[in-house]
Amino acid sequence: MLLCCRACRTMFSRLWGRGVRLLSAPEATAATAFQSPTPLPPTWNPDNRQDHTIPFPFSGASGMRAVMVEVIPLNIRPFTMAPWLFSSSQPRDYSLPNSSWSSEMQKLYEHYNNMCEVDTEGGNKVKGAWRRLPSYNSCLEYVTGGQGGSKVLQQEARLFTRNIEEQGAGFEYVVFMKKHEKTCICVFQPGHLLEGPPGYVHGGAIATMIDSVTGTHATYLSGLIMTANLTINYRSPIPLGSVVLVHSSLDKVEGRKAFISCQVTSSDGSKLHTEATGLFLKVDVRHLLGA
Ligand SMILES: CCCCCCCCCCCCCC(=O)SCCNC(=O)CCNC(=O)[C@H](O)C(C)(C)COP(=O)(O)OP(=O)(O)OC[C@H]1O[C@@H](n2cnc3c(N)ncnc32)[C@H](O)[C@@H]1OP(=O)(O)O
Repeated sequence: MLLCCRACRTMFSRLWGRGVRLLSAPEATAATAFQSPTPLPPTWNPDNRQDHTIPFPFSGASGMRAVMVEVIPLNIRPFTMAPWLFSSSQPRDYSLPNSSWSSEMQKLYEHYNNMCEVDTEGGNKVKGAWRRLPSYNSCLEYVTGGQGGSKVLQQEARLFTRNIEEQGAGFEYVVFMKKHEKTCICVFQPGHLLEGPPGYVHGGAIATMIDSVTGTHATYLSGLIMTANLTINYRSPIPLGSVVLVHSSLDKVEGRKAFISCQVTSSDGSKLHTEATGLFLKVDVRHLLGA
């Protein structure tokens, strides 16, 4: 990475002190070859941080004040990559239980969580068919472009579904993904700020959840995606404060396209609330930059 502008320097300053360290001069020499002098940890997650090394030589020869930084690729996927790298404080994982969750929501959470892969004390993983997807209110402070063309880090940007601070008032949800990434399930408890018809959830809020769950699913499948098409049929209203399941399943992948189906049902699966199909297109990051 060439630290050539304010945005780059801001990003690097946020990396500093967060599992990143400067190298000694001999170590830094290795950076000119753009190679990692220290082995990567086998896995990484925000709850179990380990030091990562970023070579940091100054490019003094040219007299430029720019700095070359090699960012070591982490063994994780885009968008789960490390929200804390871009954030000024330890992020909250919104997909963990909080006091606003009803006993039914908690029970369903435990049901799926008990089927997830877990780390044992010996460092081994116990196999489970599911994994819980963490969820942050700022998965990246996106570098934006488009018509506005500001192309700066939008530090104030927040994920739409995670920007209501009052617990239980908005979108309370947790997404689990089944191994092999063909299926996701979301346990969703819509709060009182999502009202549409009296006592029921707004259709736009339902669409938001469908887009979020299927979009997250597509992101895990394909990396950076955009929703190209979402077709929704509302079959029966969803009471505010109830707990519903959002089922997302991959129909097919054709090149850059992922076709995903979705059903929103009551928590016992007996009642169909909403059906949807979505088309997600894998995009290059330059698409978001408006290039
Ligand atoms: C890791 C987990 C963490 C997750 C964190 C995030 C959580 C939250 C997740 C929230 C997620 C929220 C996510 C959001 O909310 S994303 C926000 C809502 N979506 C948008 O704003 C997208 C706006 N549209 C575009 O940017 C472009 O049009 C896209 C990128 C979609 C395509 O432009 P691009 O220039 O790239 O492609 P192309 O035009 O050459 O077309 C290529 C092919 O695709 C076919 N096609 C295109 N459009 C449609 C269509 N509408 N129906 C049917 N087909 C369509 C087309 O015919 C062609 O087919 P073929 O001729 O090749 O066969």
